[in-house]
Amino acid sequence: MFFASDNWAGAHPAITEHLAKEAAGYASAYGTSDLDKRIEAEFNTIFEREVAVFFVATGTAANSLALASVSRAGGVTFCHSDAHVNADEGGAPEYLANASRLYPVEGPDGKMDVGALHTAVSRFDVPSVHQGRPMAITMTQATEAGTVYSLDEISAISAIARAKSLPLHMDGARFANALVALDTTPAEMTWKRGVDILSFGATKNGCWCAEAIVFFKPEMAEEMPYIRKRSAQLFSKTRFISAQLDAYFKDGLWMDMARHANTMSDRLRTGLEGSNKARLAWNTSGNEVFAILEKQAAKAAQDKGAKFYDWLPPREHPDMVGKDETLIRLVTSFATTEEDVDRFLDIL
Ligand SMILES: Cc1ncc(COP(=O)(O)O)c(C=O)c1O
Ligand SMILES: C[C@H](O)[C@H](N)C(=O)O
Repeated sequence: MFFASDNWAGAHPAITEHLAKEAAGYASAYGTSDLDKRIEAEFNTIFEREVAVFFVATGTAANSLALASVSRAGGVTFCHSDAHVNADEGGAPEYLANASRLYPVEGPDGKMDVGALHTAVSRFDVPSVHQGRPMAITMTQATEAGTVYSLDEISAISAIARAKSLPLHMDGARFANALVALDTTPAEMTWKRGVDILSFGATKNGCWCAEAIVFFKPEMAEEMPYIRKRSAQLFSKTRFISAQLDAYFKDGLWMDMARHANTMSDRLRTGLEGSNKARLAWNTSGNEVFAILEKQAAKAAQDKGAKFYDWLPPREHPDMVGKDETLIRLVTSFATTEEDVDRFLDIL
């Protein structure tokens, strides 16, 4: 019953087997092998347009270097207050994006309120060296709250980015889970809705260490080779990322894994709704579930081996958890089984 994070899940056997196979023999290094080039080209097919792709080690690196590629002196990036870049990356985005700053924007269910975002960006309409200047907007899809922006919500955010001449970045650490939740395509959920740069996450969805920065306008990526090298994110043996992604995309494995993870979360959501010792804290649609349990029930689950994180209530609902209750996050993955879910629910 491992629900702490999809980061706890290992790598899918098909990915480890392919990695082992591609590890044999020699291949040119630093992203120049045939396999590297084939997988980069695969991204053009997946996104239905020519893109520029840069493999990096972590989601934090993907986010930070994506913002570094559009950084400017006095730059300010607008994000949700609970965005990973703001809450969980230890200052990496600010540090790697040349001391640019993050400007938190509030909104329910982990999603920036469009009106609040417009108000925030508009505060910078009058140039001021003192307060700095806008440089980007970043959104997380699926969000840190387990929700997803609808296609129209993405369009509404990109409309602000366009109106303010700002690039729009998407943190896609759980990109595949969001695609499944919306039942849409990679192109429809990104560039067709005005997204300029994507952190394409695969690590949490069955890979060992495979993240990519995807530029939908390749001309925006001119600085990225130098930014990546300067940040020590250019793998000498890049084929070890390419090999993972090769297996990841083969026969749609990536979508199958995300679909399974989301289905296991659906099973959790249904079971929690039927429990008299727990309730859903808010509705989610990806592979993350947030539940409020009686403290005794949470302890009983942990005593029987369940692993999950306690979670802070959202700013807009600070009092949603009763004194004898606890809010927890449950994350499912490709490795989660129906038995894992049912054993957890049986405890409640
Ligand atoms: C939404 C989101 N973005 C980015 C990251 C960063 O990934 P990493 O921990 O690999 O740096 C995470 C981590 O799980 C995440 O949940
Ligand atoms: C929250 C933590 O940093 C990690 N992104 C996770 O989702 O488990």
